[in-house]
Amino acid sequence: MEILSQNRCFGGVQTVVRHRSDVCRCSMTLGVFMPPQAEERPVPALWFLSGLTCTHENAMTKAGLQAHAARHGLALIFPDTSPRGEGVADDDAYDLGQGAGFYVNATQAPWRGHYQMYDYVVKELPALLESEFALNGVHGITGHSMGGHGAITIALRNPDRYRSLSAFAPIVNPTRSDWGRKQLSAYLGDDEAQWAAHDASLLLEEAGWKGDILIDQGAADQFLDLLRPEAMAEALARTRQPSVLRLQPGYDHSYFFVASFGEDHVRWHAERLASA
Ligand SMILES: N[C@@H](CCC(=O)N[C@@H](CS)C(=O)NCC(=O)O)C(=O)O
Repeated sequence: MEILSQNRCFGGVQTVVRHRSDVCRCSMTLGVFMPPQAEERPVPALWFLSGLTCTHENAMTKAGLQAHAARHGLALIFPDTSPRGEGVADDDAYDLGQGAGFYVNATQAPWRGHYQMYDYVVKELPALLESEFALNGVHGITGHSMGGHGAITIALRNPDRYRSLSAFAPIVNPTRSDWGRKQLSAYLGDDEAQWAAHDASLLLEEAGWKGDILIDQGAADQFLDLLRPEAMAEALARTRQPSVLRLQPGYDHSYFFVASFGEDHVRWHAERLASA
């Protein structure tokens, strides 16, 4: 693991590291923020999965989460959104290929050789980071847009691994959206039965979530028709899932929206992760 940069930040340290990923079979870059409390004891980790077109850097530099994480003693993990590199398959569209891994394990050519983002986030990266940073093995997960989709689907499928869950403007019904159908068909193939395990609304109806869920959604989000928050609202109501789903008036899809509600989300996770 190679340290690319290290900056003092709100009394903690923001590090960017590069490492060789065995599951994605390429070099991967990510951000890790360690709060000041980590100098005294291992701390819980909050994962932030980012959206389409993002690298590890967007949320790390634009969401302003470090100030809140430093106050609550949480580490922040900012993974990349896909494998990258010259030898890695890509597409001209911004919403497929590099920058758009959708947090699934691709089974189809030409993607399957590198696009294993589900295993990367759920298995490879936690093991690596727990051996390299002062983490206590307690994890919460959140994310924005495609990353909100990743956060909800990954948590619902791994309830023993994640203790707390939230999302910002998540893609919640990809099997019924152009932000989903195209990518799930490319990465997983045309058998739609394989897609359901990566659809937050369908998964919620099937598996539920052991705790409560916080979701913020801008009511003026330019991508509302693709995100389909109404599908999640229906699933939450039908399953009587403890949750807070807020439609925030006037807010769009940008990181200005994420930054505006970041404090609430970090507190939400801190309250649930501290009781470990
Ligand atoms: N570029 C796309 C939208 C991409 C987009 O909005 N990506 C969101 C996540 S889905 C994002 O976080 N972009 C990077 C940023 O704002 O820093 C378009 O114009 O249709």
